[in-house]
Amino acid sequence: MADTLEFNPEHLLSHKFPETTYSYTERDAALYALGVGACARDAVDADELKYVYHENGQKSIKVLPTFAALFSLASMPNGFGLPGLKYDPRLLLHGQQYIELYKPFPSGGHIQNKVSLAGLYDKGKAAILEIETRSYEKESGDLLCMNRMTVYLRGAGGFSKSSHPFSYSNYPKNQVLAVKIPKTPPFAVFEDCTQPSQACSALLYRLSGDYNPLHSDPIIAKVAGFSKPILHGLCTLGFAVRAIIKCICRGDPIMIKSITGRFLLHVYPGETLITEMWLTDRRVIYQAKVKERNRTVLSGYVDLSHMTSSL
Ligand SMILES: CCCCCCC[C@@H](O)CC(=O)SCCNC(=O)CCNC(=O)[C@H](O)C(C)(C)COP(=O)(O)OP(=O)(O)OC[C@H]1O[C@@H](n2cnc3c(N)ncnc32)[C@H](O)[C@@H]1OP(=O)(O)O
Repeated sequence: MADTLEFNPEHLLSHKFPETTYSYTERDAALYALGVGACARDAVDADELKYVYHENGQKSIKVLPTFAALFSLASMPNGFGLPGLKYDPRLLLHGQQYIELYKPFPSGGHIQNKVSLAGLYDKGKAAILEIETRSYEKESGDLLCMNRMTVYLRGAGGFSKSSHPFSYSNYPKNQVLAVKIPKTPPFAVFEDCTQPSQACSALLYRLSGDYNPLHSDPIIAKVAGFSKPILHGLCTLGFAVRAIIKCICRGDPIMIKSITGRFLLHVYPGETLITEMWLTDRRVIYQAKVKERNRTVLSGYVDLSHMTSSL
């Protein structure tokens, strides 16, 4: 019998993920919006009040498209306790997130998640694991969104049995392209001011369902190699996409069709994020930098369903 304590890619590949359910209300959607900085600069922001309040008599609040990412975490309620997978959870980092959106989210509802393994790679010093989650609205049965979450498991590589590094993926390589940042000046730049309360952003964001202690516990953060707790990758992604909705979509979240983001470097809560955007046809290439360290922490692109007439 194979040793289940060893990293065993074959066990992992044959694993059948159980379907999971997730329910949310307007309160969850509003809490999420606050966690990614909506209305933090201006409590009556004309583009963002709709994410937290029934503005102008609207029947329900609007849901940010990056809220979709919460379904991918919710679809793994027991974390990555998977057969054949051996790693130190304290060394896990979020590497990438890819989201396809098929329908605007209702302000509350019940979701059915179908989960599968999308990729597994041996990078020597690390293993890379990709989990795909398709999320359906329970009532209508409609597919709402697809998430592909890439996690970077430091120290878990070197499991390949042959001299060729193990590599498995179930999706076309050209679905997510490497990002080339244009040399031209950005079309738009958005800076999220540091405010005293922003230092708590990781503590606020975790209430949306990612309770990884890396974002709140100074001892765990040190074990993971950081001087203090770091921000959730999905929080940084939420800030960047919110900036794109504001600057390019004229505040209309429904224009976002898909989102790709690669986390290049950690962010400390309280740092200032500058999102730079380049518009090429219906694609927004973006990068987010931490102003205080002048380092790029996230890059990717967002595809739009259509353009606004004013652009
Ligand atoms: C249910 C549980 C759910 C849990 C999900 C989410 C939990 C969250 O709470 C966790 C978080 O939010 S962590 C915070 C967000 N993430 C980060 O801060 C990571 C930032 N990135 C890094 O530090 C480095 O890029 C780092 C460390 C990722 C990589 O840097 P290096 O080790 O220097 O890598 P490098 O030598 O350049 O490349 C090695 C191979 O890996 C590929 N790669 C690199 N960065 C990647 C990334 N970000 N995503 C995916 N793949 C990546 C490279 O392509 C390379 O492969 P190859 O040699 O084949 O090109």
